[in-house]
Amino acid sequence: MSSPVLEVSALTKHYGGVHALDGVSFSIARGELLALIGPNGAGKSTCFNIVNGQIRPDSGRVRLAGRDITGLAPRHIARLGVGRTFQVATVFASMTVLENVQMALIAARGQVFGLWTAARHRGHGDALALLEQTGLAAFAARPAATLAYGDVKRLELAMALAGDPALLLMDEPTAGMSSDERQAMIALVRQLTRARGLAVLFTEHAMDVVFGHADRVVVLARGRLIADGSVEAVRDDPAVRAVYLGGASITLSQTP
Ligand SMILES: Nc1ncnc2c1ncn2[C@@H]1O[C@H](COP(=O)(O)OP(=O)(O)OP(=O)(O)O)[C@@H](O)[C@H]1O
Repeated sequence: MSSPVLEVSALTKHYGGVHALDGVSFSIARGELLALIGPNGAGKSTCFNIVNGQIRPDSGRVRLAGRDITGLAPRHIARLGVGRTFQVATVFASMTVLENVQMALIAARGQVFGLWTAARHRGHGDALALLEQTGLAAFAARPAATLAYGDVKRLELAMALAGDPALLLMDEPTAGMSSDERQAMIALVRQLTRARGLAVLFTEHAMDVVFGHADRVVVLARGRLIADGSVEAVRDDPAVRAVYLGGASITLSQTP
């Protein structure tokens, strides 16, 4: 296994008496798709927000490719190679699909232009390549507003990749999708993870997505890490069943 892209160690964050995170440690390697799961309030968002700099931990460290990035500003962390997609996709509805990716490339490269007309020829080839990789090339000239929901999420992924991140944080990448869309989206993410040598950390409530596609699963409950292992190991872990599922006999199946 190569050296970790992301390493979080002993992360702790309290809000008054609430232990949002309590000594959480895990790491992600290049080319690895890691699911971060847990019941509501387990600490998943807090963990994401600490990694990308929106929240400072009370204690613990975050390292990106060995470099300590704990407490750096989100912009700085983004520049160092941490991308993020959100549960609610954020694209410019009135721009074309291609223009959205061009804008993301321009923003990622820190280029500033007074006029969009000057910018619109920039990054054309790179933007098209990203659309090819995310299966959106045929929609390049369409306004983003006309895309189906699943394609908007692909566009958001293409825009996140414009920053050429080493680590991509994905907040419920398949939220709001049909079962088929979910499978197609996570299969795409998995393929890009491998092809680009990305490290991807994603939160997800859809268990078919997690157990069908993740390389590894980290489980939080009430701020504590209760399991970190393969899909099979986590699915069969009594602590996961007891705490994460509240003891209910739910089938953590690999298929929807
Ligand atoms: N700004 C805050 N102030 C007070 N408490 C907070 C704050 N942010 C989070 N918490 C608490 O910390 C705990 C962890 O919250 P967090 O949002 O990280 O969980 P989560 O696993 O992302 O939950 P969900 O799946 O519902 O999004 C919860 O008990 C939450 O109420």
